[in-house]
Order: sequence, then C-alpha cells, then structure tokens
Amino acid sequence: MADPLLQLDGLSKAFGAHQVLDGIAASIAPGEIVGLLGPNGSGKSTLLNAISGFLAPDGGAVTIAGRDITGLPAHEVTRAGLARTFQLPSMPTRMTTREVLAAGDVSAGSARNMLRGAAQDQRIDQLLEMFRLSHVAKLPASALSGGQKKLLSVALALRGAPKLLCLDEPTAGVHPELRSEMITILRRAARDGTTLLVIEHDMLFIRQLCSRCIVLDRGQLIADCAPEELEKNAAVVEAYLGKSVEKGKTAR
Ligand SMILES: Nc1ncnc2c1ncn2[C@@H]1O[C@H](COP(=O)(O)OP(=O)(O)OP(=O)(O)O)[C@@H](O)[C@H]1O
Repeated sequence: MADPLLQLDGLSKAFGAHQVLDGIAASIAPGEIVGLLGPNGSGKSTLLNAISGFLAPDGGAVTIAGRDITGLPAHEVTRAGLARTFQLPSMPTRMTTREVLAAGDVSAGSARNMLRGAAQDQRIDQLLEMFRLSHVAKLPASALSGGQKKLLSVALALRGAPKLLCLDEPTAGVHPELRSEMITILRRAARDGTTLLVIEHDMLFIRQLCSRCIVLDRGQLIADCAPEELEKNAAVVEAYLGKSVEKGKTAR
C-alpha cells in the first residue's frame, strides 16, 4: 500500500472535562475519498479543526504526506498542502465572487496568493462555470445564498489543487441538482491527486462519492468501512440510536 497521505495517531482533545476526541487513529491513502460520519456532537468538526491547525490537539499526531504537522498553525498546515471548508462559510463584504476566487485564501485573511494574468483569468472562469457561479461573479460574495457560498468555498479550496481537501458539510444548502455535479468535480479532483476527507450527513451523497467511511461516536472512532457496510455495522446503528443510515436517508 502507498504511504498514507493523512495519518492520525491517537489524536485527542478535551474541552474542560469533556473529552471530545479520544485517541483517534486512522490513515488515508493518496487519492482516497473518505467520509467522516457520526451523530451530532460526536467530534467531526473538532477533528477537522485539529487536523487543519484551527485547534491544537492535547495529544497524538497528525502527519500529511510524511510531514508531522501536529500543532502547527492553520497557515502552515495550508502550506503543507491542506485546504478546508467550513460548515458556515463567511465571505468578505467588499469583494465580488470573482475577486474572492482571484484573491485565494480569504479564510487566512491574505491576498498573498493573488492570481494574475490570462491563464489565471481562465482558471477562475473555469471554476465559476464548474460551480455554476458565473451569473453571480460580479455580485458581492457576502450577498450569495448559503448554498452558493458553499459552492464558492469549495471552488476556493480546490483552486490551489491541495494534497488534502477537508470539506465540512459541502452540500448543506446546495441545490439538489448541483450535488451530482459536485460529486463529478470532487471525483475529478481525486483523480488529479487530491485526497478528500468529507463530513456530510447526506448518505446518498456519501455512498455516491466515498469509497470508505470513518465513523465517530462520542469522540471515538467506532467504524472504518465501505459506505454500503454501514447499515450492517452494529456499533454504527447503535450510535445513531436506530436512525436510518440507509441509502438516500439523512444521518444525524
Ligand atoms: N470550542 C469548544 N468549546 C467547548 N466545547 C466545544 C467546542 N467545540 C466543540 N465543542 C463540543 O464538542 C463536541 C463535538 O463538537 P463537534 O462540533 O466537533 O461535533 P460534530 O460531530 O461536528 O457535530 P455536528 O454534526 O452537529 O456538526 C460537542 O459537544 C460540542 O459542543
């Protein structure tokens, strides 16, 4: 097997007495698309925050492409090849959709990655078209709908062809017709060498996109299996307290 692109070793995080991540160990191979599942409050976003440098873990290690990035600040983790999106993306009020894409990493408050030249213009046009945002290219990014902001944040994260892309509920608020296009775009990104870790409650999306899922419950990793095996996994069914994780249903 290829060396893992992402390796988590005993990752832990507590908020006061609340152990939110409890020794998470997992590895993801280059080009894999892995779903990160679990009931509300199970620790999924905290895990993404600990991987991406938005939160320092209390213990354990995170390695990306062989480099130990444990505890590094977010901008250095970005430099190591990680891009991420947030559950509720916020966009600057004074920039248009197109300008946000041209400026690059607005989440880090930086215009360092400013793209210039015809090739870059072409790349931005391509992203706007791919994510069905061409018609709102000149609108302030903050005026976009929640779903359009989600699409813009995924476009922005993909712009730099990251080694690892972590998505936090990428389809929430996105028009159902665009979900299958997002699957196509993300699959293509994986073929081009980006590894994906995706938090998502829409099980149909997960089944269509991911080859593997890891499942958290109360801060512990309780399953690591193919999406179609989830509903047969007693620990997963128990974690969701009987709520369906079947095809087409939403798991929360
Ligand atoms: N900064 C924080 N301070 C204190 N507690 C926190 C903090 N961030 C998260 N938590 C708690 O950690 C637990 C896990 O939260 P987290 O957001 O990681 O869960 P999640 O699985 O992403 O949930 P959801 O599916 O609802 O987004 C929750 O009980 C939450 O209240």
